[in-house]
Amino acid sequence: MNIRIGNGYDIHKLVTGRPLILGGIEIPHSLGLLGHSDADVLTHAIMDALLGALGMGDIGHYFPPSDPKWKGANSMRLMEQVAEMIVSQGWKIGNIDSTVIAERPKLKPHLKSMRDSLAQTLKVDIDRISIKATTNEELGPVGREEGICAYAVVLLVKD
Ligand SMILES: Nc1ccn([C@@H]2O[C@H](COP(=O)(O)O)[C@@H](O)[C@H]2O)c(=O)n1
Ligand SMILES: C[C@@]1(CO)OP(=O)(O)OP(=O)(O)OC[C@H]1O
Repeated sequence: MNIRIGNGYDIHKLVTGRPLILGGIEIPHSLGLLGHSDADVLTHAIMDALLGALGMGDIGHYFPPSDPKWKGANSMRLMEQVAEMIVSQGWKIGNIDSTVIAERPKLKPHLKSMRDSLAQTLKVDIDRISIKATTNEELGPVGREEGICAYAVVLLVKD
């Protein structure tokens, strides 16, 4: 069996007047993430990890922030395209582990919906997808609630 590993990281600013979307789920909060797309920082980190495992660059290469086509893009639709790249090369997702670092809001009540949403989009069982949440203990820009960041690691397998 062949295996490939990939890691991804992303960070977006928190601002007023934008929805907070993580893993394709809108989470009630007074602030949202700023970006050219929907700024779904978790989905972006996972996409970068998937592309990294394939040695195929990063999301900015396929969906350039300079291209008006991706303005307001739903990141789950972009991830569908990345999933197709994986499948077309004969790879399957072994598992994904991720961490969202956010001072607020509490993400624990939303983690199951976020995992469900990612599993459905990637067409894998939910038990292959892990999302953890932690604060930054009030340290740095994330600790000051200026932004939210996410890390992801993926394992791809091929028979
Ligand atoms: N945005 C967040 C951050 C954390 N959690 C949950 O709280 C637990 C404790 O977090 P610490 O940063 O203080 O270690 C953590 O294990 C998460 O379950 C959360 O739900 N949302
Ligand atoms: C998906 C894209 C499209 O503009 O989203 P952005 O909101 O610009 O987010 P970023 O993580 O800075 O870069 C990835 C982009 O390709």
